[in-house]
Parts: sequence; structure tokens; C-alpha cells
Amino acid sequence: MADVYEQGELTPLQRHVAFFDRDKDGVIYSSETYEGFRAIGCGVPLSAAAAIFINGGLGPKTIPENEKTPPFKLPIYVKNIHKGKHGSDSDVYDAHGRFVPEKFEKIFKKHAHTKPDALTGKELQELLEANREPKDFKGWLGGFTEWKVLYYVCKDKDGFLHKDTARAVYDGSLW
Ligand code: HEM
Repeated sequence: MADVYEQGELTPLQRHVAFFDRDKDGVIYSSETYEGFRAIGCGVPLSAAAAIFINGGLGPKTIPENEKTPPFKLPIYVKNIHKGKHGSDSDVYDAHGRFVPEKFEKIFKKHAHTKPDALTGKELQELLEANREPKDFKGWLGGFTEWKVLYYVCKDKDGFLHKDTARAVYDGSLW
């Protein structure tokens, strides 16, 4: 068991990713991201793409100084996951990976037009567009992927993404 799990409470963002640290050694290798996506029911192509893009994109930002790691395994360090934050997000996680309730409520106040506690696919698109910072193409892609995958995996049969589900993603209890 890695230090990060033994040194007090995890931040909500650390809890968000801990499920994917399959062996709880504090490092999420691309093979573990792949396994985690498969475990929540995603198919082979999406799981493989997630493993390459999430670990390839996020991993380098999280590697501690002087740490020697096999780069081809694309490690993500759970203790530094807050460094993986990108622009054009909802700011529900702050710079330390803590949960900011007001920002979370704002998502639904501003964009949940059809039902107060859920988002349709169109409303989700509106959220993504509202979050976009100019020319932040990496951030756009990050936000797009996170929210679209969530919608794809968790929407109900009528196409609604429920507030409780989104809340559970942020606190890491959904999986
Ligand atoms: C099916 C799997 C996953 C889904 C559906 C998902 C979804 C989300 C959502 C909706 C957000 C909030 C974005 C915002 O506030 O605008 C988020 C944030 C984040 N996720 Fe995930 N995520 C998944 C897996 C992962 C994995 C495997 C990692 C890395 C190991 C990861 C790292 C992050 C990070 C670093 C953030 C913070 C981004 C920011 O606030 O700028 N996620 N994710």
C-alpha cells in the first residue's frame, strides 16, 4: 500500500482516480486505466484510447522530481493528481483537488433547463461551451472527453445525466 493512502484523508480528486489504481501502489499505469475502464463496462476501443490519452496527457505532469519511472508505462502519480488539472474545466475541483460546492451547484443552476437535477446531452454541450477558455485546445479536449464519457456511461434511458451521479464522480464514490 502506497504512502498516499496512508497519510490521512485523500482529496476528492485523489478519490476520483483511486479506483483506477488497481494495485493501490499510488501509481496508475496505462494498463490500470485500461483495466479500470473495462471494469466499469467500457469497450476495448474506448478503454484503450483512454489508457493512451489520459496517461499520456496527464501522467508527465504528475511525476515527482527525480523520480525514475519506465516512461513507456505512462505512470500517473495519485499524490500529484491535482497537477493534472487543465483549463476550460468547471472549477469544481480547486487547485489542490478539493471539492467546491458552489461551483458544482452553478453547473445545474445555469445549465439544467429541462429538469433542475439533471442535464440533457444538449445542456451538457452548453456547459462545455460555457467552460471554454479562448484557444485552450488541450483544455477543451480534456473537458469534452471527461463529460462526454461520463454522459455516455451514466445517462439514464431518457438521456438525462443526474446531479447525484455527477456529484458521485466528483467525490469518487461512483466507482
Ligand atoms: C470513466 C472514467 C472517468 C470519467 C467519466 C471522468 C470524468 C470526469 C469529470 C466529469 C470531471 C470534471 C471536469 C470538470 O470539472 O469540468 C473529471 C475531472 C478530472 N478527472 Fe476524471 N474521469 C474519469 C477517469 C479519470 C482518470 C482515469 C483520471 C486519471 C487517472 C482522471 C483524472 C481527472 C482529473 C485530473 C480531473 C480534474 C480536471 C480539472 O478539474 O481540470 N479521470 N473527470
